Amino acid sequence: MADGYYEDEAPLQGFRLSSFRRVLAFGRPYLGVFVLVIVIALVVAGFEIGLPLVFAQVIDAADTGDAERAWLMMPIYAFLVAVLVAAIMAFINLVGGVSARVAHDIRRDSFDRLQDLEFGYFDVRPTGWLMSRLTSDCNKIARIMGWATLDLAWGSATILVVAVVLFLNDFVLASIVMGTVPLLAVAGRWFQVRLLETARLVRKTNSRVTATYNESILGVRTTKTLVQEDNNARDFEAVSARMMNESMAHALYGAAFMPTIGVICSLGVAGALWFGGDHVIAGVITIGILSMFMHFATFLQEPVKEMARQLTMIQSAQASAERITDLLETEPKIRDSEAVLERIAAYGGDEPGLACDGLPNHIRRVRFEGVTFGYKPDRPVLHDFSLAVEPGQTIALVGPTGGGKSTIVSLLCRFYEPTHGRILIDEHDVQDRSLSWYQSRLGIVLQQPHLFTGTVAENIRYGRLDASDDAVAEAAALVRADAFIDRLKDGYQTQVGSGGVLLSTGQKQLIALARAVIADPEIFVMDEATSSVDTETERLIQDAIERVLEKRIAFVIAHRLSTIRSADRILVIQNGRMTESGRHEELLGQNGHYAQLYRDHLVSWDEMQRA
Ligand SMILES: Nc1ncnc2c1ncn2[C@@H]1O[C@H](COP(=O)(O)OP(=O)(O)OP(=O)(O)O)[C@@H](O)[C@H]1O
Repeated sequence: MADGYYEDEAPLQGFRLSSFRRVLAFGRPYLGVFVLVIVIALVVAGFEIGLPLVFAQVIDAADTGDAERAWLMMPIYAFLVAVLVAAIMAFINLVGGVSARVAHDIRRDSFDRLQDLEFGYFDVRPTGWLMSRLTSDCNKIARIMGWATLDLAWGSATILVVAVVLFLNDFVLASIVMGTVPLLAVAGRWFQVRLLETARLVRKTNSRVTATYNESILGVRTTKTLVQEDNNARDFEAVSARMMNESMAHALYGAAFMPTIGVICSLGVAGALWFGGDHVIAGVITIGILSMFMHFATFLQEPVKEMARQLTMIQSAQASAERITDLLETEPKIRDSEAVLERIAAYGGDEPGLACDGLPNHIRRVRFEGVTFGYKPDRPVLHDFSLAVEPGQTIALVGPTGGGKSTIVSLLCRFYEPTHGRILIDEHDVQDRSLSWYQSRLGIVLQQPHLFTGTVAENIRYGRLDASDDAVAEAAALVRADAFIDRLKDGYQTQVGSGGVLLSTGQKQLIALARAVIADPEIFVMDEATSSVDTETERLIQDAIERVLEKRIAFVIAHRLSTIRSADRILVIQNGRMTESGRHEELLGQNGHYAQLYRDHLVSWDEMQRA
């Protein structure tokens, strides 16, 4: 099994500038910094080339016994080095800063977009895939924007100025030395592509090795009881051997890269020496100039290698750029319509009794009107569902697994929108109301509630950010969570751990209940919210919930008889259809699916809990 982070590293594709159009826009606010980076890169290139020229002067001065000229070169050399040091420090600082800012901007926009997207978007994209967008893709693009700008500017300026200096001094020697540049470029590119591809393979297989370790450690009991050690060892041997081969291939390319570059450079040095000696003897050039040619013959590998590396990195980042563009350009399917936005803008007031969209700030009735829905529009999982509910009514949804209960509450919460039919809030289509207003009127407690890293109090307050400590304690007391919270080491200040791992499922459910209650919602949705607390606690919660629900609309997906029995209406949902509807006694009288469910499952479940 892979962790999903490296799985989608696409093979290198042909370069398309259009892939970068959207992400390049993130560099626009920092255009001034990029221009400065380019200027500094040119200065560095110029001054780096100045150094061998100074050496040439010193060698020639020594050759002709011109001590004054030799000494004169010292302050020039010191000046060049000082400027180079300052420029290198400046560009590292500038490029690091601009990369961090661009990464921040891309991350922020991607995160904002993720928050706006509807559930359907997340249904088809694994968490690992989305995490990669927010982390590695953002960083990759930002790093490349900074360093590629610098290295490409520096590299091309260096090669150009070296070429000019060499050709001005000796055409033949310059042709020999510069002739190695295309060879260096081809070799540099060839190796960089192979190194990148083999490094990716190693990372990908490494993630498999890690996952295999992880599985074998977590599943050690199951493995031993099923006597699967030999099979596991064989599987691990195969994946580990694969990683060994890929690592060796990577090491081989790495080992061959520098010697190959070295051989090409020495061709330039040898050519310069071969013809340069003659030219010195003939007085065409001095020894100092010959030494400069030899220096450049080896130095040129640096800009060529860097440029080849950056071009490969740009190419490898193309898929990241496309994925970020895809995320940023995905328009949320569920959001306020133009008409709602216009109404919100036109109203702009805060009269009591009116919501931000200028319509009533309360919910007196929810009505499903012939709602049909499919996660894929051509495959409906809910058919022609109609229902009207008023405050004070609790609807219990029961039925076989996969029947469509969660789908109904997801539609009620506007996590998805009906394929056909409407959901009405006081005679207004829910799609004509402000999405954020509507969802702020909902209190939702899921079977596996998610808690955020932080304290118990912070998690309860998440339901209403301005709630006082007293209000937090009140909400906890209402759902009977106060007893266990008081027993925790730091009470309300106890850390719950990532996702609430430091608490039991029942305790998480109680906190999630308090979090929902504190928001004072008008519609309450519970998906088997009390399935993991003990019977005594559940009875206490049940009392509390009944009080909480008194004046609210409630939808409960509950498997417990006690929860279902007290509902005002029980709906049996089978194969996406409401097949029975009524109070507990009425449904028992019908002797249909509910009566059977009651006999086969609900009674025994409750008895089991009481035992
Ligand atoms: N996110 C989704 N994407 C695609 N299909 C889904 C999705 N969620 C549910 N389904 C399908 O929709 C149908 C109804 O599922 P739903 O979760 O509403 O049933 P349920 O009655 O709540 O089941 P359970 O009691 O097991 O929770 C099932 O066939 C299920 O496979």
